[in-house]
Amino acid sequence: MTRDQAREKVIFALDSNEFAHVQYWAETLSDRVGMFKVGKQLFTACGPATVRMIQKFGGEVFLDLKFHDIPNTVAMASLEAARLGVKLFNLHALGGYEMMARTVEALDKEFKGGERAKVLAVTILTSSTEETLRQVGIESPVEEMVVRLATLARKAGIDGVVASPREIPLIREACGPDFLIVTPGVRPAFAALNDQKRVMTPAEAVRAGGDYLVIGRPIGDAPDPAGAAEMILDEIMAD
Ligand SMILES: O=c1ccn([C@@H]2O[C@H](COP(=O)(O)O)[C@@H](O)[C@H]2O)c(=O)[nH]1
Repeated sequence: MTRDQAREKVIFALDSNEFAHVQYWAETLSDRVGMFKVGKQLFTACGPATVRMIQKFGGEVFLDLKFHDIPNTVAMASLEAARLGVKLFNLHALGGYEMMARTVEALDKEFKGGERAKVLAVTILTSSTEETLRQVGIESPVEEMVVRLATLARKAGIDGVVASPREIPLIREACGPDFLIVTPGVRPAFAALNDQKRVMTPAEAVRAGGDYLVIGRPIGDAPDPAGAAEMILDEIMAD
């Protein structure tokens, strides 16, 4: 794999509440990662201006707000996300079929078959374990739930899922080669696990067939974020 191909796969999670900090990351990392993820912390603190700032640097954005609400509310919020010109955004598959199908219908009506943001369904968070599921009354194993939610999302017309890299083979088998799989829960050997539970290394996640890897703290918390990003690219290329 070339360096550019490896770079395209990496999405850096801009998890901060400071616009200036994020601007610095966007400048120093834009030739080392393929996309920037704007999540709940940054969007709540600094708003859509962050998306525009990244776009001004020529960067592409994954808006990770994980919508989960009644179908109409999620469909309308999704339209606003897509109107920001982001490349990816997401909702929770646990919101159910109607919520996902209404969202896809609203997007298709607005963009009339033209290019639009891809919408991803979050399956089971990478910080969750079987115990987490039991606490909320779900007795099925994590892998079974992930495949069930991915299949439901695909049936509703969703473009892909967010899942742990560990579940990539099962999702591919159930949903086919064109269904996007975006994987947080990626930890290079040099980084701490933090609150992530279902993890793989960057090279393993790429080898398993992930389309994009979301990586935050292993880069952002490193003493030299640009150097950490380079080490991740080297690992992916060497595999
Ligand atoms: O299942 C999920 C869904 C989303 N995330 C998000 O990805 C990043 C991961 O950051 P790290 O610092 O690399 O752990 C973070 O913004 C999460 O909100 C996830 O981790 N798992």
